[in-house]
Amino acid sequence: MVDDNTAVPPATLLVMGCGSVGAFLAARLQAAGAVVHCVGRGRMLNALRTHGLRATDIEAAPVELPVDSLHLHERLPSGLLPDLTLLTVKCSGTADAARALGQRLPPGSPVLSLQNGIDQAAQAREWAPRLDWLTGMVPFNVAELAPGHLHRGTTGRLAAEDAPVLQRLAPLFAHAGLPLQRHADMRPVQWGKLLLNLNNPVNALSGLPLRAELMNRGYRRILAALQREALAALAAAGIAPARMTPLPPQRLPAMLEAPDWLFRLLARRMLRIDPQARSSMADDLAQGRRTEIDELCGAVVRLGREHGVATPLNERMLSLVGHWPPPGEWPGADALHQALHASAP
Ligand SMILES: NC(=O)C1=CN([C@@H]2O[C@H](COP(=O)(O)OP(=O)(O)OC[C@H]3O[C@@H](n4cnc5c(N)ncnc54)[C@H](OP(=O)(O)O)[C@@H]3O)[C@@H](O)[C@H]2O)C=CC1
Ligand SMILES: CC(C)(CO)C(=O)C(=O)O
Repeated sequence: MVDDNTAVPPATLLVMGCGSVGAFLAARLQAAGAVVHCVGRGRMLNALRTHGLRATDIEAAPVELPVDSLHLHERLPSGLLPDLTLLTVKCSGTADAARALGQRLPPGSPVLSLQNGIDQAAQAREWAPRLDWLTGMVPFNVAELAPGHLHRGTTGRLAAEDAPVLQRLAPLFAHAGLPLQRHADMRPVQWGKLLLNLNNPVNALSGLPLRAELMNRGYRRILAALQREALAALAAAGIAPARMTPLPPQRLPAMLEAPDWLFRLLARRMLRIDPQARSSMADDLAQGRRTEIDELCGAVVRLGREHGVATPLNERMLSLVGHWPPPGEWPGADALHQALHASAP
């Protein structure tokens, strides 16, 4: 792991997929001195064109960028030569975005995938093999609080695989309040993050903000059970997931199962969550978009199958998301527990 904090280099960046994460990062990086081009679409692009870009933070000063300071595009413009592209589309958009980047960027251009899941950079490489695909990870939550207003509601440091371009740009990210932890091998980091992301479907099906959901022992027990299956599959595969919280990954399920008073004590740092923050999957369900359940629970199921470990609850979660009562009718943690166990294959 390497950190930098020296002079900020001049840089042109491209954000491919200007949604919650993309717009938040764009705001902070532009405020730190980079020229940032954003490719987006639909609602978010209209919001930015109308209101400008506002990024607020659980721990840093807000950034306000007026409309005329933004470089917004509906399509990837030709002739752009970014020092680095950030891929921040949902996993369902990886193929289209990678194809577009492959058509417009010069061979060898570095693209950092900041998506959840395990293999988005590898998938993107299949569509655009001549680009230099890098794996990254966003540990914190970003929510859209109002049109054009993105808010980071939890803490944590960006991580990425070590590469010369990221060494050069590390001071920019540090200056933007987004220090980059660089790793020789991102796989343990991605699996460490995925263990936490198993909460995404639980959160989405709870209908609650993250903090309220995590303060409910019933939901925590469900998350713990999903994590136990993933940890068994990881152990069988010989993968040691990286530590993303003060506790080692193997001890997370027991902590989650603790009574509320003890959990509150043990998870003090984990619970530094803005009361409004929700998982990115809750946003997907709310907006009727395809979720990333296959990239999360599906990845656990596939790993389990490869190594002979049963993962029935993750498998059941794959089909429950999408077949759960609509928002406003969520039946609570006990019903979710029963639904997961009743017909676990
Ligand atoms: N939100 C969060 O707190 C976190 C998210 N992540 C991960 O980061 C990734 C991005 O998440 P998030 O920012 O929430 O996602 P969003 O859906 O908010 O943002 C993605 C944006 O990209 C747009 N888009 C998709 N394809 C294209 C394209 N080809 N050209 C232009 N724009 C495109 C989408 O438009 P449209 O909506 O029309 O499809 C959307 O506005 C996901 O993998 C997520 O799991 C990781 C950590 C935290
Ligand atoms: C930050 C976290 C774990 C929860 O918000 C996330 O990755 C997501 O929402 O997708």
